[in-house]
Amino acid sequence: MAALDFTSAPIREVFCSVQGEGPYVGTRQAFVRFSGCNLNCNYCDTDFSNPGTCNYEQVEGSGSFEKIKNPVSIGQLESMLQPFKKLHSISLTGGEPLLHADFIEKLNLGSPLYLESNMTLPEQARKLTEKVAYVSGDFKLPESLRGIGSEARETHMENTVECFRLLRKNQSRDCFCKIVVDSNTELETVTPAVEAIAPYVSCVILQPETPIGRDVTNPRPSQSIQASVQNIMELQKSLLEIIDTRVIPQTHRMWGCL
Ligand SMILES: C[S@@+](CC[C@H](N)C(=O)[O-])C[C@H]1O[C@@H](n2cnc3c(N)ncnc32)[C@H](O)[C@@H]1O
Ligand SMILES: Nc1nc2[nH]cc(C(=O)O)c2c(=O)[nH]1
Ligand code: SF4
Ligand SMILES: [Mg+2]
Repeated sequence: MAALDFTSAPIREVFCSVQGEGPYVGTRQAFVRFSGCNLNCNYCDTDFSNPGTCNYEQVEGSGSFEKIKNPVSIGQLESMLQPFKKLHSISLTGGEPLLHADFIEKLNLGSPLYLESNMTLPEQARKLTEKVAYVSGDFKLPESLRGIGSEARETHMENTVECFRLLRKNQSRDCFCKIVVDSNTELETVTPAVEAIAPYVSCVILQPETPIGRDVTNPRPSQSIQASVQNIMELQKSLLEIIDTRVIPQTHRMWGCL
């Protein structure tokens, strides 16, 4: 068995695109999507499996992918990101990038790192407190998590708050929180979650759930679980009493970029 020296990691895909979510929407980024996740969200739109190779789109927007054998080494990843210029930052996403914190800790990529995380692994988050310049942290509401028992809910909430505390905004880092909202999202669950993380973040983004399968070629999925405009507006109105709260849908799903 290979030694766990964390100089390589399973990566699902590497591409250059435009950030489609949250307050940095529109900025140019390279995306590194790690394989594997510790959660199973009922709305997840992403294939984070490891098919043995990493899909690498060397020419942005081309839709043409080279297959790179997994795991990918630090040196290989650095070369793969070379063609991409004038980047705002490098998005580390997944799956769950914190599962690969030891690998990320060793990266030297020359652009600021933008962590896209489910914020449930505090021991892993602790390893990156000096490493990441942007933290886009989800607060996963327990009702969105498949297979979570009632006893695990409290630990889940505690772990999430601890991740936000560890990776909080400071002079050299922005940290914000995204909450995916569907028709079952209730103010009673969201309010205590937002109150707990408010000291650590610059703003909260309510991200309406995009039905899985909705894209430019399939704009009307049969089953919609989207929250109504009225419900989202009520949620925002109430959360604005606590913190700057914005409603931003996923924009990349509208125009079809990766
Ligand atoms: C695929 S996840 C990967 C990073 C990390 N595992 C997480 O969940 O934050 C990236 C972002 O997509 C969001 N997302 C996934 N499926 C979605 C959907 N159907 N509608 C809206 N946002 C979604 C997640 O909530 C998260 O903010
Ligand atoms: N364009 C674009 N923006 C994104 N923001 C977060 C993403 C993710 O999957 O983590 C994502 C993504 O997959 N594509
Ligand atoms: S944590 Fe992120 S990648 Fe994992 S299942 Fe949830 S949305 Fe998908
Ligand atoms: Mg995505």
